[in-house]
Amino acid sequence: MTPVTLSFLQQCRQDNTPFSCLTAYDATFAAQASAAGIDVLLIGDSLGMVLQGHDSTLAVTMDDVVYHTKNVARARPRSLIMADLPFMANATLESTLLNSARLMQAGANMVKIEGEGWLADSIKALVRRGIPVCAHMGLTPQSVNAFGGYKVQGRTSDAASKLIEDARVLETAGAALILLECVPRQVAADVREAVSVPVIGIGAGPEVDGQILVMHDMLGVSQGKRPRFVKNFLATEASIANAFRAYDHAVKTRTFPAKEHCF
Ligand SMILES: Nc1nc(=O)c2c([nH]1)NC[C@@H]1CN(c3ccc(C(=O)N[C@@H](CCC(=O)O)C(=O)O)cc3)CN21
Ligand SMILES: CC(C)C(=O)C(=O)O
Ligand SMILES: [Mg+2]
Repeated sequence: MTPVTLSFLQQCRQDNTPFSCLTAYDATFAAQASAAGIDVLLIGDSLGMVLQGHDSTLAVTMDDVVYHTKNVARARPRSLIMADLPFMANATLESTLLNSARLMQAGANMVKIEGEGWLADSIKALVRRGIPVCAHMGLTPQSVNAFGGYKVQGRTSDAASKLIEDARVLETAGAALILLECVPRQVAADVREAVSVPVIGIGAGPEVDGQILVMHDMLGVSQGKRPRFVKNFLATEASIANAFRAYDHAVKTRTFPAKEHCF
């Protein structure tokens, strides 16, 4: 049971063998997902929606993410543990550093931050202090009010070029991973081509290195409108453990995402 490391994910990219990621918020599901082969567990601020019942992620606090990160870490999963910096936890460089430290002390192996090119200074400061960073780009849900809804990003050629340029900037700043949410599959493929770090996608098509979904979505238990990129893996399986294995297998054989899940 060798633990998943960033160098393993880098090797996946080099070998062109996709890896699987899933959100996790507690010890029980984290243990199940890890045993099913899921490589990365994200304590996502999506917990504000699927656990707390909010209609956005903005109400989630540092205490919330710390609490759930501790619960996931107690499962001692084989998976790499990544935790989201919630809304405004990166209001200043100092708060970015101190809040990221709290996530690492709660048991995370790395942090994820939403943003664009302007994240470079924060990423540099974190990486200098030994905290690996995933840069979450494209549809960044903490900016839902600025976007005017959960809309596909990078649709115009200007927006696509900016995304590619900013991904390069954040890689140079030291980002270990890039996560792209809700972008046209060709834009995701172009971003992946432009950088050398592994790229994780959600609603970003199959031409990336890793896939991620919110656990409740892939078990078909989320409330409300289901985004296009979601697939219910429990619908055809007899147990949650089997649904996790089916998702892991589908990602690793590139049978998920299919055309109908892409923009
Ligand atoms: N349960 C859950 N699943 C998620 O994937 C998720 C969360 N919560 N909370 C945080 C964000 C919000 N996310 C969302 C929510 C809705 C869409 C959505 O409905 N998108 C439209 C795109 C419309 C367009 O511009 O074409 C879609 O049809 O999928 C996308 C991402 C992703 N994240
Ligand atoms: C959807 C993923 C990428 C996320 O950021 C979350 O679950 O909060
Ligand atoms: Mg998030």
